[in-house]
Amino acid sequence: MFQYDLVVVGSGPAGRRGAIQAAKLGKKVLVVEQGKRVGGVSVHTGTIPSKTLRETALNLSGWRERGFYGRAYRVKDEISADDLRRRLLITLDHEVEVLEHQFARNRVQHIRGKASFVDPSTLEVVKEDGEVIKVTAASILLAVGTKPFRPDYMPFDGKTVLDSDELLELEELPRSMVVIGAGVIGIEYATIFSALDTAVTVIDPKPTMLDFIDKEIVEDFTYQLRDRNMKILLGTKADKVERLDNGKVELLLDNGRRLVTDMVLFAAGRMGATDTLNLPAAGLEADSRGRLKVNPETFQTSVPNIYAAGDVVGFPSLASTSMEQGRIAARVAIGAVAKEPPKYFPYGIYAVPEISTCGLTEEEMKERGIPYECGIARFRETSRGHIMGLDTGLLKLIFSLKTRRLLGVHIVGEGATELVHIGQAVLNLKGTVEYFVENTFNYPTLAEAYKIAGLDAWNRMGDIKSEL
Ligand SMILES: Cc1cc2nc3c(=O)[nH]c(=O)nc-3n(C[C@H](O)[C@H](O)[C@H](O)COP(=O)(O)OP(=O)(O)OC[C@H]3O[C@@H](n4cnc5c(N)ncnc54)[C@H](O)[C@@H]3O)c2cc1C
Ligand SMILES: NC(=O)c1ccc[n+]([C@@H]2O[C@H](COP(=O)([O-])OP(=O)(O)OC[C@H]3O[C@@H](n4cnc5c(N)ncnc54)[C@H](O)[C@@H]3O)[C@@H](O)[C@H]2O)c1
Repeated sequence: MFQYDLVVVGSGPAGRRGAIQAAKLGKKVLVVEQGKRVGGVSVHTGTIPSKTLRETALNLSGWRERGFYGRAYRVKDEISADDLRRRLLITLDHEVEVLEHQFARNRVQHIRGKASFVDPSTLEVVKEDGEVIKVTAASILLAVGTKPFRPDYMPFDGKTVLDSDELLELEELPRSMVVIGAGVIGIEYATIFSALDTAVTVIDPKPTMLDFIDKEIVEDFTYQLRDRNMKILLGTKADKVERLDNGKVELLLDNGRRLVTDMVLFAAGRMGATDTLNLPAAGLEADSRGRLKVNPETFQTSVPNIYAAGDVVGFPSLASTSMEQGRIAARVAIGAVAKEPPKYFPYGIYAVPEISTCGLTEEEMKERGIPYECGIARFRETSRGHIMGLDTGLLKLIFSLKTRRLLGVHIVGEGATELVHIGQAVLNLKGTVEYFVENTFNYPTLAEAYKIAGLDAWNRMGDIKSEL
């Protein structure tokens, strides 16, 4: 006899959505979470903290006003680590409260403890006080997420050499910082600290960065970073990282360069948090990065009653997509109908400036041999951009020449992560260039850039409407 219809391991975006979905359909659901509070990486060390830090940094530094008042403009002259932390704690408290309320309203039970398999339907949960309980479930959803990749050769000390979790406990803002890894985490934090006047150097062994983003957008972005003196060293790696007696850290690069810095942030990827789950007892195995393989439509693992969703199943590893995966997995697990989400979802990089994108890049259009036209708008061409003092920001739309449909939207600049949803809607609803040409947009807004970019492409495409 099963105690629960569904047991969810992990209370991050995937676990939370999955648990609530099953409970809404009348199922008896338990969430097991090993962390002090519910919410997962997303609430405690990932999405929400980094975005709160970003918002605080931009507000206190006066970043958004510098277009008007010059690069020397500051709202607060001395910004401390404490200034950044204060807002963080308030935001996190609110997030946890909302989540706990959602669980309570929907009768989702949750316990604090570390779960591991006894057999495919039974989990052992070790609670904080050492008590061990066993729970059985008809289905189990693994939403255990990831943890930072911490190789042995990095001399982590939590103060001068740290990972992205430890960064949130900073006692002092560094004057200089080297970020190892030009992935999304590395680039977001590098640009946030640069906005706080830390001298930032980013290094990555790959010769290019953010390869899944349209190249023209990455070029514009990189230009803006270099223009404000950030150093981006691609195609190079640190052969040696050592703490010096004077409290600084020395890095010897494979190209012969030597960097000395106050702090090193190691952000070279993450590992699936599956090492303590005792997977063999369930008949499961993780890959070398701790990730689980699932059916991409049902999120079912190779063991029929066990599902996995969120970062533990790999790309795209976003809070947004994890939520949908968790919801779909829970529906399939309890025998409800589950529809696959649309193929194109937005990707937001909350760097300074923001990048957001949905659909195909220009490089992908070429690879697929689809004849296309691009429309470009610069935010400084919009009246709203003038009012806001923006001298940067770019929106790029890509249309099929044959069907005239919007196939890609790519934005770098203020508000990109919000603006992208207009393009996402047109794209997923199969809209054409005519949508932007014929519709009226609020004025003055940054969204007007869609009109400008649409017209830019349309002028070259001609006004012959497609048969579709
Ligand atoms: C610095 C950073 C910034 C990010 N920014 C963004 C962003 O801006 N936008 C975005 O969409 N995504 C962002 N992400 C990614 C996002 O945080 C993840 O995609 C999301 O948290 C994944 O959700 P999840 O449900 O898979 O797992 P997680 O949020 O990782 O939660 C997993 C939970 O499972 C628990 N757990 C693990 N093992 C066990 C066990 N054995 N027993 C009990 N509990 C267990 C963990 O304690 C954890 O609480 C960011 C990530 C990081 C690190
Ligand atoms: N805004 C967002 O949506 C957001 C923000 C942060 C993180 N995330 C998610 O979190 C996940 C993890 O992000 P990430 O940036 O840690 O990983 P990543 O895999 O995106 O990037 C890691 C980078 O580190 C480099 N690297 C790998 N091994 C290295 C080594 N040994 N030494 C030096 N450099 C090395 C890689 O070349 C790569 O550029 C991503 O999949 C991302 O989707 C999303």
